[in-house]
Amino acid sequence: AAENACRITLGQVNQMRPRLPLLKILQAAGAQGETFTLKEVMHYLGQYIMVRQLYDKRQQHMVYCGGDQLGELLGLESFSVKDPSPVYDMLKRNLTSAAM
Ligand SMILES: C[C@@H](c1ccc(Cl)cc1)n1cnc(-c2ccccc2)c1-c1c(C(=O)NCCN2CCN(C3CCCCC3)CC2)[nH]c2cc(Cl)ccc12
Repeated sequence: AAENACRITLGQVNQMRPRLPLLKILQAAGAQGETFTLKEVMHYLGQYIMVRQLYDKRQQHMVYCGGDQLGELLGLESFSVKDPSPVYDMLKRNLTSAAM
């Protein structure tokens, strides 16, 4: 009923909980905690790629993740940052809503 409807704030509704393999990658990039917004997940994945030097120094839109945990999660040896679809597919498999 309306009087005991649970109240969640806007901030809570977009928190996502990564599955363990993705959480470990985010933590390797400096993430704290267990729930993140999609923006935070993308930020930490970008940091991870930078820190692990997975991008090509000359063709900086190319990411070579074969042999890295990121490549395991994506199921790819490499991808271009210009085509985010494989990353979104991986996130669909590895993020669950943390609301409530
Ligand atoms: C638009 C955005 C993006 C975001 C999501 C997706 Cl699915 C594709 C693309 N993007 C554009 N280039 C990159 C990028 C390129 C090489 C190395 C690291 C990041 C990113 C990525 C960011 C990010 O948070 N980007 C902030 C600004 N970036 C500019 C590029 N900068 C580096 C480029 C290489 C040379 C050093 C600077 C780092 C900051 N997060 C990502 C996570 C993944 Cl799984 C893949 C790529 C990125």
